[in-house]
Amino acid sequence: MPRMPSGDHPIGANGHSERESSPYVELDRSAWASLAEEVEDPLSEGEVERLRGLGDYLDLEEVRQVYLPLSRLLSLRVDAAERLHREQEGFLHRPQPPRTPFVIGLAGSVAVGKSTTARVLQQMLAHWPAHPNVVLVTTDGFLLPTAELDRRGLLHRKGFPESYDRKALLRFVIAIKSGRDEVMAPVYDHLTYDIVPGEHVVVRQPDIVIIEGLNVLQPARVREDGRAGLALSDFFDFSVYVDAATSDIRQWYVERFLRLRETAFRDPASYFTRYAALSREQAVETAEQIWDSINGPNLVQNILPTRGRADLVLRKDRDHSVRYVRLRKL
Ligand SMILES: Nc1ncnc2c1ncn2[C@@H]1O[C@H](COP(=O)(O)OP(=O)(O)O)[C@@H](O)[C@H]1O
Ligand SMILES: CC(C)(COP(=O)(O)O)[C@@H](O)C(=O)NCCC(=O)O
Repeated sequence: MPRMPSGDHPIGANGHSERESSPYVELDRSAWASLAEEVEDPLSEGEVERLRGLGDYLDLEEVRQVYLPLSRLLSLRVDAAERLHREQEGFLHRPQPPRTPFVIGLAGSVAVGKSTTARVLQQMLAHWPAHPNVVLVTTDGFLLPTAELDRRGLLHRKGFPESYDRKALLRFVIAIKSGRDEVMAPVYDHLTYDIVPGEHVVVRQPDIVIIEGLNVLQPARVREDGRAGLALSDFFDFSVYVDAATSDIRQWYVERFLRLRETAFRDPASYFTRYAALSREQAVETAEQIWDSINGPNLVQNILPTRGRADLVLRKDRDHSVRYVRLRKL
């Protein structure tokens, strides 16, 4: 019996599903994973092991079967962009300035696994010789400082589009895609739950920039005069949306909160240090309350509606394994 991954169209014998009326092609897990056999793993065994050290639990088979083909696909797109750039510059009779960095937007809910995915991709992409300098930037650096959120009555809307300095974020991406040698981004500290005053990360001549955040696929804002401005994604060369059932993401959020209660919240400098003293039951209740009042509504109202704008959707199952990959047709 063919499986129906997204409702209405069967996956064929080769694991591909494609309807003429849809701009996407879907590959089920086995079809996607079989691509890994054709790709040489750029990471040594030790490096793959070390990927585990980057985050919490990471299934190394999953890294090989899912993230290796994804990094290869991205690498193909980077190479193709380089070729297109050369041809276009030749056509324009221009002096062939270097190509601007390839920018990948990585979107999805709080706790869906964006950071984990971004770090794995960064490591893998950096190993393909054509583009060794892969920089990862998270959009939390562009959140408004806590005092400003307070002033605007947005303390309980952290992560919503309006809680960011959207102009600064757009300027940052434009600077990257203008080919500037050095671009700076502000820094957010999860411990103090605030922007670090005066601190910046400096992005220097990257080959690839991964911009990871909840709202990176938000459409352009419509201004008062009725005209739409530019969207961040207008400057993306490729975008990925990490997707899962909302009930699973909520569960992952609660589990991560419980782990943080055992670790980071114990630090007296932590904004959430008061949560360290909660019983397990109280901690679950607190996490669920934060999810149900902030992160859940943000997912439904703002983030999920941007899924269709992504070039590629990674759909995860309850155990974090990727069930299918949906790719926009070229
Ligand atoms: N591929 C994966 N395998 C196992 N656990 C994962 C995977 N991706 C994410 N997680 C877990 O899910 C939780 C949320 O992931 P994280 O990357 O921190 O999410 P986000 O950056 O989207 O908030 C973390 O506890 C993380 O360990
Ligand atoms: C910092 C975040 C807004 C995510 O930022 P991003 O890097 O995706 O822009 C989010 O992780 C967060 O802290 N949300 C506030 C609600 C909460 O504490 O869960």
